[in-house]
Amino acid sequence: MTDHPSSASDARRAAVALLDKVLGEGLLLSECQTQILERLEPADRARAQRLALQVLRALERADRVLAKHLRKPPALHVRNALRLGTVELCSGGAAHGVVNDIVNLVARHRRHGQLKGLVNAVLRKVATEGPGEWAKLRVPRLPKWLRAPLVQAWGSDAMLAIEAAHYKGAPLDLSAKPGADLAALEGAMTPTGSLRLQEAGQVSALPGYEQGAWWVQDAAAALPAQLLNAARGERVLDLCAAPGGKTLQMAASGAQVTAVDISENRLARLQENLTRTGLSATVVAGDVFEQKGQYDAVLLDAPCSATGTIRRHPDLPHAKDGAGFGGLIELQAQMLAHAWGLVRPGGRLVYCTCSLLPDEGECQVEDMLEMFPGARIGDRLKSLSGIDPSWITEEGGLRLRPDYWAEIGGMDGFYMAELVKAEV
Ligand SMILES: C[S@@+](CC[C@H](N)C(=O)[O-])C[C@H]1O[C@@H](n2cnc3c(N)ncnc32)[C@H](O)[C@@H]1O
Repeated sequence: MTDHPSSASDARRAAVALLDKVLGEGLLLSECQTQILERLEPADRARAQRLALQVLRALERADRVLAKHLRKPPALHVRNALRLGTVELCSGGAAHGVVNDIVNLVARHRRHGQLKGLVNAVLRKVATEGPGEWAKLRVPRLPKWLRAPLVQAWGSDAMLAIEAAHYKGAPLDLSAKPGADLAALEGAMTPTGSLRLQEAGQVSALPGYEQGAWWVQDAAAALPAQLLNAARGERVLDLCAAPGGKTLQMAASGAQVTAVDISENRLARLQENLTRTGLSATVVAGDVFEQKGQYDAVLLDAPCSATGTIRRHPDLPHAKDGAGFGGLIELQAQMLAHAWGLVRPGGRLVYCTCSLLPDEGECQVEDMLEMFPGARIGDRLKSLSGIDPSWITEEGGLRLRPDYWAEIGGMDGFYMAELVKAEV
């Protein structure tokens, strides 16, 4: 691809700024990208994001290649510029353009400008030796703080397969309105009924976007609403609903959905999604713990570590260190207990999290079944199509991992369970 030179440089500069925030300040891309990318043209914005994601996925490999050419690691900003250059050069980037741009980027830096000679020398070596070494390097591993509990939960072989899935990234999955014509989209149906596009490009330019025929939702994330199976006319409470993928699914099935979330910003996206798709739900800005009443069905998609989404969010393991996870686990247990009180006798609740940690999934449901004798696991899971029986857990939930469906592009890590309340 040929670019206007300044446009490629702007994207690279922004990508390094994003890396500085994630790797230096522990921010997630979602917490810093609006500010850094706002002045870029849409195409450069997309390119900067793509580059930052590519570097974060390949960070360990880039550092291994660079270690051979550096006596000691330079300041973080320079290291991030070198990492970007290395990843681009080792994935087929044209040496001249990449090296020039990265050298200029460092040269213009107030404090690190004097390191431009070093950057030039290192990247020229990487340009000749790096691409050959790259493919021989191991698939990047998760940092220890996250790897250790995941190895304990799923074993070493599964861990390697999960890391391979993280490194590959994710295809684009769509959930469609019933009866929507998807023929113009070049995709294939997953076994569970999502439409999967391997090379999607700009989402808003895809056929059917304007008409609201579909919405973006990972195939795994589409399963909790399938498990709840809301029927036309049922009163359904969607707790922690924004940006609303599951709300849309349940509204599309004709249920009367009340969608609750504490974040006004995220609810604005939910409202946009409802408007674009022409679906309706009652939208409530509020806290789970303030909700009252009795519903036929409740879906609780609790806030969690989001460790199941690393394929699409490779910033997470680098920005976080697990410090807040204990508080999240406590919050999930409290939310689950409150949500259970909102289910009418004979009604049902689906609990789910996009986490790979059993403490946020299997363990929550085991504790819940012990604490509430009127709760039992429902039967619906057995009739969902495309589910491998080995994904069903001891307590009766569904465990999904990024290494499942490896041959068609994986899926997000997720946990979900259907709990049915006894009639009184
Ligand atoms: C996993 S996300 C939900 C994703 C959503 N269900 C979907 O399918 O698009 C978790 C959500 O919980 C919300 N949240 C966190 N604490 C909350 C609380 N105390 N009350 C209500 N919502 C809360 C967050 O704002 C966030 O949108």
